[in-house]
Amino acid sequence: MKALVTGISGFVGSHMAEFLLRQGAEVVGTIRNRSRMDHISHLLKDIRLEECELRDPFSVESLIDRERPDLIFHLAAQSFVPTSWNSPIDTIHNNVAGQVNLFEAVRRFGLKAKIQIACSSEEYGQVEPEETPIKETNPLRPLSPYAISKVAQDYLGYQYHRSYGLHVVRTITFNHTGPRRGEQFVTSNFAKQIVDIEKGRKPPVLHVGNLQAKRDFTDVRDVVRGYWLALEKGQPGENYNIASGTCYTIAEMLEMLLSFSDVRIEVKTDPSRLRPSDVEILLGDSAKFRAATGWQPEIPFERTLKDLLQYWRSQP
Ligand SMILES: Nc1nc2c(ncn2[C@@H]2O[C@H](COP(=O)(O)OP(=O)(O)O[C@H]3O[C@H](CO)[C@@H](O)[C@H](O)[C@@H]3O)[C@@H](O)[C@H]2O)c(=O)[nH]1
Repeated sequence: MKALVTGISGFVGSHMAEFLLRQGAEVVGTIRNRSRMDHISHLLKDIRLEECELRDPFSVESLIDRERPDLIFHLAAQSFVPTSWNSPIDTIHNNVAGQVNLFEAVRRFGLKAKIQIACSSEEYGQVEPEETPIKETNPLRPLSPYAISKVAQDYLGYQYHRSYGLHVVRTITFNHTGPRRGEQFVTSNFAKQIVDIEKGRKPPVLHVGNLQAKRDFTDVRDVVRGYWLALEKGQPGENYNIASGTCYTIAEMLEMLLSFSDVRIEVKTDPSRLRPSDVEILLGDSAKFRAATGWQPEIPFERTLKDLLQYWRSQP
């Protein structure tokens, strides 16, 4: 069983690779020449890396022709919401063109590969409290260029399945975190600031943005198991929420992180961290996915946050 992971050097990609190796899969991953390798350096003897620019159809076609994978986990993306306001065209082009190139290559070579695509709960966007927990049938009211790019990826998955019979499973993942989470994302950003304060690298002031937003967090290690199950048991063309079913305000998440540290810290709002529009609440209903695959999250949020703090404490 050969599995191709796009974006293998990223946060989720590295955990996906570890999970696939434990399943005994042959793992091939795409990187770009500017990809950081620190998340996968411990895996290099067990995986194969292929340089591929997903925006370039020639690059993708030759990769797919050469590798002919059985499973594709399409995780490569511009995944940080604020970046999408600074460079909306780049985010949309990167995320949408990359996926179209992948689908077209699979289609043209007549591959029977099963493809998981990483859609996002950001697609739901403006959600009213009475519309939670969010089901796959909720309306999509995207609030950022990033969310738009994910809506397009999501519906392209549907369309390529209907038009050409591609085996695409659309996973709509709510927030996820854990060791190696990029430091711009909120859980990791706060954890790193706490560790920097613990180590005396920064004054005891923690900078924050909107603490009122509510998010539904799942551990990345539970998420990648979900992606595997999505291809094992999910129906092609279908979309599935992957979520814990519990949400916290960002303030509550911060309190939890602070409770795992001994240092005294002042919390200060940094206006540059506020967004032009922020999704107020994401609380997911993953009953459809659980019924189809038997998936359920196993790692409690407290442990995820402790492991994340530990990750930053172990960094040089
Ligand atoms: N990044 C960041 N966010 C902050 C901060 N302070 C408060 N927040 C709030 O924390 C929430 C989470 O922000 P992020 O961690 O940046 O994640 P996201 O925008 O919810 O997007 C993540 O989840 C999506 C799924 O819902 C993913 O699709 C996306 O790629 C990303 O992982 C947002 O409401 C944001 O305004 C801060 O200092 N930094």
